[in-house]
Amino acid sequence: MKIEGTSVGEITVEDGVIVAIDPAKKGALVALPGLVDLHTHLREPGREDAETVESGSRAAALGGYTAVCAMANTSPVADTAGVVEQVWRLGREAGLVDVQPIGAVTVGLAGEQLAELGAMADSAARVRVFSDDGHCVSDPRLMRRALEYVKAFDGVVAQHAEEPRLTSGAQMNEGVVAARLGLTGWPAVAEEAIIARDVLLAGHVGARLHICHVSTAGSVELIRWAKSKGWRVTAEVTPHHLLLTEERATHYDPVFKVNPPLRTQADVLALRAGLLDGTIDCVATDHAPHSVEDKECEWANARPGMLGLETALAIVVQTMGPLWDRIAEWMSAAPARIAGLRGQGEPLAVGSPANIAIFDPGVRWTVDPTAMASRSRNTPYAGMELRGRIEATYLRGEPTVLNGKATR
Ligand SMILES: NC(=O)N[C@@H](CC(=O)O)C(=O)O
Repeated sequence: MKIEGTSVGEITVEDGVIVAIDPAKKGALVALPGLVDLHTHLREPGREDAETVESGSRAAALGGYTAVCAMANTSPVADTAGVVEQVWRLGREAGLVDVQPIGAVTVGLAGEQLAELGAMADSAARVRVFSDDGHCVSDPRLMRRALEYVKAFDGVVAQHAEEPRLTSGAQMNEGVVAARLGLTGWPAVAEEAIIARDVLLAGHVGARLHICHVSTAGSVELIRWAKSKGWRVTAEVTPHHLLLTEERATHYDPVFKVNPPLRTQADVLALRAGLLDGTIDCVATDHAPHSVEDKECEWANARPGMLGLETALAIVVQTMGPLWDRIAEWMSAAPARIAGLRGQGEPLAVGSPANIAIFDPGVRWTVDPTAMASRSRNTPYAGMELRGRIEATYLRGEPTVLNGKATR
């Protein structure tokens, strides 16, 4: 099979592997290694009304992804070998992207007792990333034990950094906008206090720590400092935190309610700078589908979270510019490395698995929530015109998206 008209040239694929690239035949379509999402909520098992492994996989493929890491806050929680294997199997059956389950750090995400980390690591799902995302592992002793435990198999603890005692009842970023709207604030210090503590713990233990959805300028500074010490710390930023600010809450539209909350323009600029200088390693979507009942209600009762998979690349290009080599690092190579995924995140080169995203940078399209592959509708970009769209996605040479449409 040949993929024509791309920025690297004509790509020849045989048996799922790139066997030739002819740079004499270049075109206008941008070819990127298949994207890898380190932070996806697929909602299955438990909330199949909001998303399933299959619908989320299709949304991912349409966004140019060939692998996603599925967060553990399902029902039941992915805190045993049985549940992570179930999610892994569902991903294989859907066959649209590689679905790599993330295991919970604590039993039931309750923050009281370590889950069976070793059993999940040894299972067929081969779990390497552990996270209580949605909840912070707030007990420092438990966090230390988790870091010590995962070190044995080069795993990583992905922390949702939120000191719960500082965010009780929080609805949006703490600041002048929250004061004006009369909503309880979620202060930057609640994120930064946990990051400060956990980079120190990771340094002390010598284990790998990953910080989920970094959202404040202060967090970027702390991570920069931790990296300067040589500690094994990585971090992600979401597309929405690279673009949107707390001002979006002004009309009380709960589609903009998210955890951590949208922050200030100064934070947005610091996050972009942190990504550019390598302090933040990667972009992860935090794709968080929610049903209409859970989302289209008054602000205080709405669940936090927004869709991300189908719009991520266009938003990153819009906010960071067409830095294709950097984007391949932020959205494919780095997340694959952090998650320890095999056969993903490799450069487009002869001998690499043919995991390829083809992006047409010229197409203009308007985001229509009803036209998305996700079972949910909570995109913050509804009605917005975006530039650039995935034209095709290949998973080990098999097209999962062609002409901008899912093949299955
Ligand atoms: N990021 C979100 O706003 N929501 C996440 C979990 C969470 O981090 O609260 C979800 O699972 O919906």
